Amino acid sequence: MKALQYLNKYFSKYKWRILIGILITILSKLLALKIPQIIRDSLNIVEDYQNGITTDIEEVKHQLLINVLIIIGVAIIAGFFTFLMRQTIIVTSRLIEFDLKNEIYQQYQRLSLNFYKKNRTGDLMNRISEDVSKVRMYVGPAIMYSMNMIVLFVVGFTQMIQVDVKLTLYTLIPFPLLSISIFVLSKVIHKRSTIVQQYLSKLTTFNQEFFSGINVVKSYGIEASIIKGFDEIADESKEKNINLQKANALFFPLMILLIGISNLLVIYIGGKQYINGEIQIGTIIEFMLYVNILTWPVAVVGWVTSMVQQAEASQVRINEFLEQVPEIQNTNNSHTELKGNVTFKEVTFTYDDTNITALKNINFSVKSGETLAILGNTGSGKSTIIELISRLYDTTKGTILLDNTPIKEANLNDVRNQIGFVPQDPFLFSDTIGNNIKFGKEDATKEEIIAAAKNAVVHNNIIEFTNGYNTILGERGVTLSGGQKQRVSIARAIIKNPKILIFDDCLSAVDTETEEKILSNLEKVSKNKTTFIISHRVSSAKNADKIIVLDKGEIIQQGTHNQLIKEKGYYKDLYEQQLLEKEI
Ligand SMILES: Nc1ncnc2c1ncn2[C@@H]1O[C@H](COP(=O)(O)OP(=O)(O)OP(=O)(O)O)[C@@H](O)[C@H]1O
Repeated sequence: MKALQYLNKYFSKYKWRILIGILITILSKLLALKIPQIIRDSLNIVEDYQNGITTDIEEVKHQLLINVLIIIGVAIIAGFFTFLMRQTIIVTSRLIEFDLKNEIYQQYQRLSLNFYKKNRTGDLMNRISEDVSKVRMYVGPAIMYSMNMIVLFVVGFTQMIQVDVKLTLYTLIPFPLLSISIFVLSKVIHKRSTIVQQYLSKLTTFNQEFFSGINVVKSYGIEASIIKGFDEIADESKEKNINLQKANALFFPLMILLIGISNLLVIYIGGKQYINGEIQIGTIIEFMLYVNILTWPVAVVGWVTSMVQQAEASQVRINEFLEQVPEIQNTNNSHTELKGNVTFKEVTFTYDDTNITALKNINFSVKSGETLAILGNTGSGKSTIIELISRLYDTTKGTILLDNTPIKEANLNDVRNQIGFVPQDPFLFSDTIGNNIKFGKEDATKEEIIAAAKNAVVHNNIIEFTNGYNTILGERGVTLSGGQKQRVSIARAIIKNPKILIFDDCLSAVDTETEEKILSNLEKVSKNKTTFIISHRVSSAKNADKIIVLDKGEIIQQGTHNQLIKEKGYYKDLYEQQLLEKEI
């Protein structure tokens, strides 16, 4: 129960709703328990008449009519209160569910990139949906049913004892048995439904991968083996579901069996007492009604216990994420205005999950308005430099200065807001092309969107679509070609008009002619901006103010294009090789 204490703040937030809900629950159950008494009295009136104790038939009829009207009235009011009880307690549980989901979501937004690398997407989704649903069962139904159970049992038991102690004890004999067996059964059901859930997520993951990789599947013609793989998981999932249903199927028969035993005891013991003249017939019926009213709350004890245990396990998982401290923290709340000077001072960086030292003792400096091109073999550390400039990670050793301020001391949000980043693998949202560009500047006008698209040399492609800028892109922008996606992503960075522009190998999917056009446009738009261009092509780097060449995390060459083509090494080799390819 320790993990669930986390929810106390929500209970305190909604204390009035919960208190009113509890009060209404008590009232509704008090009323519901009046009905067996009125029925008992009515039957006793009839019995007394038959036995000649009362003789006035009109009086009997009158009494019965009054009792029937009271029963109807009480049932209507009890029903109304039950409705209010759900409206307060269950609605409160939905409000807490909403708050908790928001809290988790905000925490997800706060957590650093590393957190997302360490945890699987499915797990993140599960904790905010499945786990929160289980916790809701604790804050809503579990509390409601527990209140129900307590009120019904305390009041019902008191009423029964007052009528007949012996009959009460016999009637209640099967109840502990009922509660324990439902508890055991609930545990089995929980265990089996967890397995079913696991298979369900296996199936979902399998299908998600298959749909995302549909191109590969179709082009390799491996549909049959995919179907076989699906069949195997689906088959196992079916078995687990059948297992679960077997346990589920026992639930109601078990309850009916134990209710039946209680009723039999009432009839048998009550019948004997009736024959001995100890009780009237109305009492037997009254007790049978109590058995029916009390069965559900007693059965629910086991169910609620299992519900609380599941909620506890889910809350432990939720707390694990909620208690994580973001690795990258903002330490400065005052505004940081960037000029665009970037300096790396003896920067070393090791990815802590793989222990790969991606950068070793990196030193360079770029002034505001300058362009730095970064070249190097794959895995040499180019993207890592960019990730450090955006402060997606903090350096392991050394310092990054932004206009002479260590990056860790600058306002994190301001730094990121003043960086326009085009990643290697651009991501487009399932939205219109226009909105995907506008993502870089929410209040951008149509003219600004078009200007950015023109600079990214994608405008002509967009207007060819029937809906132009209003063309909706599918999941991950599948309707666009790789090069078009890259250029929409470039337009998104340009429209932001940031102080620092970063292009991470984002011209790889466009032909050299388009690349030339984009680069010449960029030269215009990036006049007062610091620009980082990562590339494998000399053509992207040649006009840069500075070029650095990385190898295994170290700078092996630096200078301008003219300097580097004269120097023996990686850059000259690459230049000659690409020159040759162009000529061919
Ligand atoms: N998130 C990560 N976690 C662990 N290791 C990583 C991570 N990202 C990159 N690395 C490792 O760090 C090294 C440098 O990677 P980086 O992506 O910076 O290279 P790159 O020069 O940009 O390569 P490419 O040209 O292929 O994009 C590689 O060995 C890579 O495996």
